[in-house]
Amino acid sequence: RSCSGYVSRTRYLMRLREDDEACREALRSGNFLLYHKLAPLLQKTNSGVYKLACLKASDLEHILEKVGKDKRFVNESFLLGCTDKSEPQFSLEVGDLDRSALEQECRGMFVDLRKAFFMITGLESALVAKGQALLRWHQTNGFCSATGQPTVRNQSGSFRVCHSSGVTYYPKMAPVVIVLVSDGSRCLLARQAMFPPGMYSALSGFCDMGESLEEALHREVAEEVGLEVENLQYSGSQHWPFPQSSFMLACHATVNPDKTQVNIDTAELEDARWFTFEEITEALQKPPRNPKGEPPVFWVPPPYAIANQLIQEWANQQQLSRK
Ligand SMILES: NC(=O)c1ccc[n+]([C@@H]2O[C@H](COP(=O)([O-])OP(=O)(O)OC[C@H]3O[C@@H](n4cnc5c(N)ncnc54)[C@H](O)[C@@H]3O)[C@@H](O)[C@H]2O)c1
Ligand SMILES: [Mg+2]
Repeated sequence: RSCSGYVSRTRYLMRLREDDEACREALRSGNFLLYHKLAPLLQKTNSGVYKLACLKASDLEHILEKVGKDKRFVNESFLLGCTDKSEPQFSLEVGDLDRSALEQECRGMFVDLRKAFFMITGLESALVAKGQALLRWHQTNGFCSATGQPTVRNQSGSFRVCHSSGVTYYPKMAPVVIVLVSDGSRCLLARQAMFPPGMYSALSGFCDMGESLEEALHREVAEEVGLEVENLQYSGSQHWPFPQSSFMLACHATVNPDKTQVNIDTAELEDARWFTFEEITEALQKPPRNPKGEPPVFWVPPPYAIANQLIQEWANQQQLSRK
């Protein structure tokens, strides 16, 4: 991407976040992601695959008119970002409108986000997750926690303010550490009882108040599997919409190969075990699975999850060291 293009888009978005009038104006040239009770709208393309629906302002107004809704309803959208061509992108919750009428008008369907993730591309999944997260935050932050009075959003939705207490609330994410532990030749994966059958993932946990990334990571591994890790290596981060907005911070870590005996916290984990390079490579080659009705063979989270990135990186590293 060209640097100046990126900077000018960023400055443009900054202005839209801060200037209500500019943001209302931008709605007119915007692209809209629709959600029905937080389920995003997907549309089937000519080639038969699903894509995230991005409606133009004029199309959205037309659709609203068809289902009997005033076009000023568009003002309830929240700003998400902008495309490479500086077209602003918004999310809009249409849960009060008739679902099947909308689906018909839009020639699409509202799909639960977890299912939608299996149907769309990686770039789209980050955008659709952000859109849902922002809607959810606004839906659950309508009142000031100090005074109980209603909070009022700015036009872009980048904050809500209580005029009675003067407190400004900003959308929140909860920091979560996720770590792939290696003993040099195997890696440690675990599953919670609520995971889809057969899926194992890297160890994870919410950061406690006041903790550093490193502290949270050491603590989570000790709590969940009774091991002490060393050689922490940062890999990357990701916003994760389930069950609410988490900010996933992903790392690699190692344990002493003589101290690999796991001692599982059964309240949190159903199982945790060491997997060989061969088991991991095989699992990575399987297509991402839609959990329902699948037989419980070992599989790993799909590419849109940062756990997959950690596992992939570990496998690449192993491959190099085995040459
Ligand atoms: N994207 C990925 O690849 C990936 C992989 C694994 C986990 N995750 C996500 O990481 C998150 C945390 O993982 P975990 O379940 O192992 O966490 P965890 O090990 O901290 O255990 C969850 C428990 O922590 C407590 N908790 C503390 N702070 C909390 C908070 N802010 N919100 C909710 N619960 C809180 C609750 O009692 C909850 O039951 C989950 O939301 C999960 O979806 C994402
Ligand atoms: Mg955990």
